[in-house]
Amino acid sequence: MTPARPDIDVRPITEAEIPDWTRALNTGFLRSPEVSAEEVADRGTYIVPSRTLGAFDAGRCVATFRSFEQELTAVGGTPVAADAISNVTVTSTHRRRGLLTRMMAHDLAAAKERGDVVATLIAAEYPIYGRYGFGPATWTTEWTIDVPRAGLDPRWSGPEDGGRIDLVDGDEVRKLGPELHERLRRAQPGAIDRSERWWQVSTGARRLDRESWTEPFYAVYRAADGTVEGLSAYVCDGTWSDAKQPLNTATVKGLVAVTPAAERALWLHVCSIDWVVKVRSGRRAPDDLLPLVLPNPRAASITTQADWLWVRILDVVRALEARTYEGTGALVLEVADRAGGGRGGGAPPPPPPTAAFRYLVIAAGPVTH
Ligand SMILES: CC(=O)SCCNC(=O)CCNC(=O)[C@H](O)C(C)(C)COP(=O)(O)OP(=O)(O)OC[C@H]1O[C@@H](n2cnc3c(N)ncnc32)[C@H](O)[C@@H]1OP(=O)(O)O
Repeated sequence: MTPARPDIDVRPITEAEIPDWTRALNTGFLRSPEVSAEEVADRGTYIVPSRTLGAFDAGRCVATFRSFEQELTAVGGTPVAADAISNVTVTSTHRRRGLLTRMMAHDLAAAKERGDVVATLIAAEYPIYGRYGFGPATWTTEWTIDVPRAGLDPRWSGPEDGGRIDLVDGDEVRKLGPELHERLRRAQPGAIDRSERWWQVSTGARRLDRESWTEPFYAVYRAADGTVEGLSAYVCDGTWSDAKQPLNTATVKGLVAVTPAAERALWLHVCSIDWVVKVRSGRRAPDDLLPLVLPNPRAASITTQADWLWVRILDVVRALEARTYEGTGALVLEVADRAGGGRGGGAPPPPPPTAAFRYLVIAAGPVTH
């Protein structure tokens, strides 16, 4: 490793530095380094300069790091404040000189100061973040369904439970989706909140010229009493065989359901569309209902199984207090945190290299699942 260069400035950026920072970000993610005025204007609408770090070598941005406010649902359904980390890059000319380590230390110290309970991120590569106290907290699975083998009734025409499925447009999704996701994520440990911007980007209402976009089909499930309980988005690829057989793959871009009935109906819907012979599920939780709603679950084979959200506890006491427990009892945990970041209550960090400290956790909560 090249020795760290203290003359490289690591600090929050100013608004005027957004174009240079964006160029460095695109470079680090191996996208065209060209930055359009449109992209700069778009970033200006959501990045918070004080939480957007850059490393500057002779005035040029060579590393990027950004964090934003997030809520993460703990086991039992209590949301905790999270420091969501994103846009982490170090330009290839400046790698392995400790720039990521400096930016991470800066951001985690600020998060702790603010009182965030955890920090979260989605790791580009598995080996990067363990050293900073992160670990994989949720996992993701993607299935590919061989539809002709799924055993589905070719006469199926919709839910048998009195509910109904309607196709809607992006405007309708932006109206119905946020409330639906709120209901889901408040009941789902490991789920995070979604911003208004998230809904705009994922429904194509906000997109950059350089990004390609195919408008998906959107399906909404309503229960018999009219309550919206589920929503899916999928695209189809239009493939036909040379022998004039329809061979479409439907790729599910998202499926949010707050009841098993909605979840089942939306999967059966996408698997029952004429011409579709393969369905890619998109990223689901490993314990998703999907394979079991098929008469032949073996028709759904796992194509991706990987870590997803990584979490770094910043305040052990509040993180443990936020969750509920199966029963009442006492549990003593010994926590060793080289950075001292996991210790709650604003106490000074323990001396390096490792200092263990003990927490007595008294659990007295209702059984929640
Ligand atoms: C949440 C997100 O945004 S995920 C996206 C992460 N970004 C990318 O993957 C883009 C491409 N990669 C990069 O930009 C850079 O290589 C980074 C950001 C991953 C690392 O930045 P660097 O400044 O080189 O890291 P830094 O010098 O601080 O490294 C600290 C330690 O981590 C190790 N490390 C850094 N990156 C990696 C890696 N990809 N794989 C394994 N070890 C790594 C270093 O070897 C070093 O180890 P040491 O302390 O034992 O000597």
